[in-house]
Amino acid sequence: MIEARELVKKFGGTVAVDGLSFDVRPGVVTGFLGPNGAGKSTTMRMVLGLDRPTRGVVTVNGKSSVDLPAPPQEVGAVLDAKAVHSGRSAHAHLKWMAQAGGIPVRRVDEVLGQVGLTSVAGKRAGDFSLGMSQRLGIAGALLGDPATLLFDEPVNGLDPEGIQWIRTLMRDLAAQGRTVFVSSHLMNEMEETADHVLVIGRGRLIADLPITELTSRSAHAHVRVHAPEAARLGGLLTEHGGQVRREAEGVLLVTGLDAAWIGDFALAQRIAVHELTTVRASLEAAFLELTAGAAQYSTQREEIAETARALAEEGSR
Ligand SMILES: Nc1ncnc2c1ncn2[C@@H]1O[C@H](COP(=O)(O)OP(=O)(O)OP(=O)(O)O)[C@@H](O)[C@H]1O
Repeated sequence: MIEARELVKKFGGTVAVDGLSFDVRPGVVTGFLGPNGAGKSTTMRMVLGLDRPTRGVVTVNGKSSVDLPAPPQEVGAVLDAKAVHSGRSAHAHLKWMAQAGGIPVRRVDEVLGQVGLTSVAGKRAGDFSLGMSQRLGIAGALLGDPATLLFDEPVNGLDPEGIQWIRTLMRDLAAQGRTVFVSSHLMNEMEETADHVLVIGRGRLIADLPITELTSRSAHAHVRVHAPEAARLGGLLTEHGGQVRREAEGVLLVTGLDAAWIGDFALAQRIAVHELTTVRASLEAAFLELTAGAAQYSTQREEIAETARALAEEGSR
């Protein structure tokens, strides 16, 4: 569990983090989303005790890491995969980390196996590809078997197989009951990975909610209904409060009524339905919509709009 309260970090005149309060809970993957420069890395460094907050507090499992960086048995982190580069072999690098952290050296072989690097354990870490370096960084984070794990932009520059591997690993770690906090500047990436998302812009919290809430509550979420008698069903659904669009011959897109209700209703009316699919909004669409109607966030309207624009632009690249 990570708890941040009114965290502020200034670098000279730059306010990198501006009053952030949030909880990151165990058992789920929490995404930390914001455009480049929003303050994600700085926040993660404060969680780890590598940067001292200008104001505010942050604790990991109830302990403050302000004066003493969190030990590897409590928190593991991959901040920069390339930082691992060294003339040492992967095995020697991890052994050195284990000895420095007071971790039994037998853990080295265990984590090398866990990240799939056993066969290259004797190779120089400096010669590793980005994907292998990323795995080695993760092995280092897992070494102390910590309950809390932080990943800063873990999929940057990885191939699809590497991305899939990291996603599965993060989900597995969360399923084991660990706290998994992962940053990204890509909306779509978070949609595939996170259960819960914190969105920041210019160092301030913009949204803190389950991903499903963001997507399924969006007006873009709809139910796709394939029915031979689409015209008759569409008319009846409209009468019952649905907004109905015709997508193709026999296919309706319905908002405002959920799939279960439509199915029951069609049955009661003795109208055959061949397909009934809930189509969730993309995270990006839902977030842009949240932005557009964000009356409750009126003081932050500018940050929200800017963040949504930046995230949408990054996502479409
Ligand atoms: N050590 C530092 N000295 C001065 N300014 C800094 C320092 N670290 C971060 N900043 C500034 O703080 C702001 C937030 O940066 P941060 O790296 O935390 O953002 P980010 O969301 O992680 O973005 P990115 O994905 O680009 O790393 C930026 O304006 C950055 O230039």
